Amino acid sequence: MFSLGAIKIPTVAFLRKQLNTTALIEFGKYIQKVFPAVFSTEFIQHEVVGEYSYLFTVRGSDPQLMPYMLLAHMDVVPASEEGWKFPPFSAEEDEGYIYGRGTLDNKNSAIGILQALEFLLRRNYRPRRSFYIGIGHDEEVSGLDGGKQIAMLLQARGVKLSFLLDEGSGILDGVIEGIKSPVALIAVTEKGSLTLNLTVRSDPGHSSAPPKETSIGILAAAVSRLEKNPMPRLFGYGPELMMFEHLASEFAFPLNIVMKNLWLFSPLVSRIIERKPTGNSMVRTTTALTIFKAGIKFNVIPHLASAAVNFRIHPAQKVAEVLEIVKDTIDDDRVEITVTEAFDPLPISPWDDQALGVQIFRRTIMDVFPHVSSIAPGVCIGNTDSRHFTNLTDAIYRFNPVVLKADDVSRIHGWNERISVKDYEKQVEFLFQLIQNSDIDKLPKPHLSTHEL
Ligand SMILES: CCCCCCCC/C=C\CCCCCCCC(=O)N[C@@H](Cc1ccc(O)cc1)C(=O)O
Ligand SMILES: [Zn+2]
Ligand SMILES: [Zn+2]
Repeated sequence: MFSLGAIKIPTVAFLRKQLNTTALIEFGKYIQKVFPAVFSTEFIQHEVVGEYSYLFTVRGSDPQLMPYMLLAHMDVVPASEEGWKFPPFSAEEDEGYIYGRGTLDNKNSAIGILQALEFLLRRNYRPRRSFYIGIGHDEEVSGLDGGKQIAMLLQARGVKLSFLLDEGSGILDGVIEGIKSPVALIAVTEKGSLTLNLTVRSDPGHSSAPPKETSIGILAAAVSRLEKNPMPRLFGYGPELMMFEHLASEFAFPLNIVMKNLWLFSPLVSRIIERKPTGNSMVRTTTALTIFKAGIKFNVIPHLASAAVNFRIHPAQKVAEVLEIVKDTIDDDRVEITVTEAFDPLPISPWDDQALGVQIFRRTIMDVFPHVSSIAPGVCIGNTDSRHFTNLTDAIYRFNPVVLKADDVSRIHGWNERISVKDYEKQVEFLFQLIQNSDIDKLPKPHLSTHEL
């Protein structure tokens, strides 16, 4: 059963350095209380990193096996009081669902990992393979003080990981148009990000004698040009090609043939999937106008107008290319462009018979979710703390073992975030199995499962 108390603690992250630190401290105390075995077992070391994040080192019995890592976070995005069926920090149960901010993102993983380990410890299980658990406290505001500090600490200790598992994708049921059965998408990369600040300055003055163009008008035209001219379609040039090829047989005729031949049909397919926001995010670098500020009084022409635009960069593109396109599209020297934050798409993790993590996830998914009909590599459309761990391993995977239906995706960061009691129990079962399945030292011989037939 979900530790409902965890949902009731409002560990909200507003901005970097604007965190509810009282709640973060309470969360730390809470996990110590509900997972006594995790905190008292002799072969598990726990450390507080960056003041509020937690790093657990679970020392396995066989030091020859390369360790792995499970990552999650305790902080949540803010939630408005209105718009929810139940208050976001009430952890109310209704018709088999627990409602609350963090039930999907990402207290389900933070608590689920510790719960699975607690169960194993109570059964006197001692893992053979060592592993680390990282529970970040500021993932929602970039992870620089939590996740990144954990990564730097491990790096300073010379740790190398065989694989790392974080949030960022899931088991999609009815989310991809044309696929009826649930499919597990394990993201092998995540999109890059570029945030720009656009500023226009013009002479202030009386609204009764306005100039032909104002700072507001110039800026509005610039951001409108960005919105009206989306970035080029790149569908088929990144790992989404692999994803759709893996999923091809899930589509009914004739779409299955189309998906198997994306070398020919990708222009057509991209025009279809770009119609929905999640599909669009697979096709291109997305453009989101997120902040617009100007003016102080109705009869004063403002001197300054500014806006923020956030681009999520397709795996086949780089920050520099996006910036060039932006400059060409705005094409107006009066608009000052400054970069607030920028990073390229993350490296693509291995997806083959030799990839230990993939084989372990595959086996565990088949054990725990037998109704899942395909397991495919995907792309995480947002960013996660895992991006800070690239110096520790090239095998970074983003997968939350939870079934997401079409309307669940918008609950993440939205209203009425919820998880069913059954789905949470499945998540714990997955983690419970995953830890045990990771104790193999050699990969099983590849074989064709019914999932691939
Ligand atoms: C063809 C259709 C395919 C549709 C695929 C849709 C899958 C949706 C499944 C799951 C939802 C994805 C959730 C992404 C997790 C993103 C986590 C997040 O919100 N991160 C923030 C904050 C952040 C974190 C770390 C950073 O380094 C930077 C920012 C974000 O803004 O990305
Ligand atoms: Zn998250
Ligand atoms: Zn989030």
